[in-house]
Amino acid sequence: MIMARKLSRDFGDVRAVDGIDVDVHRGRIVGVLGPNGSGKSTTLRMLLGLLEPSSGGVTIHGVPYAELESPLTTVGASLDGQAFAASRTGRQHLRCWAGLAGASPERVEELLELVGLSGAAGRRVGTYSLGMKQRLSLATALLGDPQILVLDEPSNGLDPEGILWLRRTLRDLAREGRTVVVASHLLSEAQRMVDDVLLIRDGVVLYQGGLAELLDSVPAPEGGERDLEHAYLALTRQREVAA
Ligand SMILES: Nc1ncnc2c1ncn2[C@@H]1O[C@H](COP(=O)(O)OP(=O)(O)OP(=O)(O)O)[C@@H](O)[C@H]1O
Repeated sequence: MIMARKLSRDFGDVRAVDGIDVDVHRGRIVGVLGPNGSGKSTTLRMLLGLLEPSSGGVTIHGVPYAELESPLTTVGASLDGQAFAASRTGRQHLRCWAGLAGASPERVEELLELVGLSGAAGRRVGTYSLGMKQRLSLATALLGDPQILVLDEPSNGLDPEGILWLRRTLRDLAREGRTVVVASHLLSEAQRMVDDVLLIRDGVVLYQGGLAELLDSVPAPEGGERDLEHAYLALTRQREVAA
C-alpha cells in the first residue's frame, strides 16, 4: 500500500533519513521506531507528501501522494504537535474538517463516540488535555474513513487506560483491513501495539520486518525475556562491531 525506495532527506549538513526502503502492507500495524532524532517524523512526513525527499520517492497505491484522486479518503494522518484552533469546540473542529473529507454530521458524532470525546465535544479545544487532543487528532484522521492511517507518537499524553484504548482501537482498525503506520520512540510500549517494525537509528534502517521474527532473531538477555529494547541494543551493537 505504501512503498518508498532509497528515501533520503537532508537538512543542511544533517542527513535525517539515509536511503531507506519502506514496504507497508494492508491490514498491518507497522511501527516506525527508533530513538529521538532518528528520523521517524521526517520519514512519516515524506510518506505523506508533506516534505520533499532529497532523493528517492514514495508511492501510495502506486502513485505519489500528490496524484491520489482522493487523498483524504485514502490516507488519514495525525502528526505530533498538530495545531488546533483553541477557540473551536471539539465538535466544531471535526465538523470543519468533515466538509473537506466528505464526512456527514452523523460520522462526526460516531467518531466522537469512538475516541471517547462525546461528553467533551461541546468544550473548547483550548481547554483539552494533551490526551484529549490526541483523541481528537485520531478522530480527525478517521473522518474520511481512510484505508491508511499514519500516526506520529499517538500515545503521547495518554494515561494507561488511554494507551489500552488506543491499542484496542488500532487493532480493530487493522482488523477491518486498514493499514496503520505508527511512529514511536517508546519501544516497550510499541512492542504491544505493532505487527511489523521499521527500526531506524540515525536515519538508517536497522531492521524491517515482522516483530516476532525480530524478537526470535536475537538471543534472550540473561535472566530476562526478549523484548524490543533488547533487540534494538543488540542490533546497534552488531552494527557498531561491523563498522
Ligand atoms: N526542519 C528541520 N530542520 C533542520 N533539522 C531538522 C528538521 N526536521 C528534522 N531535523 C533533524 O533531522 C533529524 C531527524 O529528526 P526527526 O524529527 O525526523 O526525528 P524523530 O525520530 O521523529 O525524533 P523524535 O522522537 O524526537 O520525534 C534530527 O537530527 C533533527 O534535528
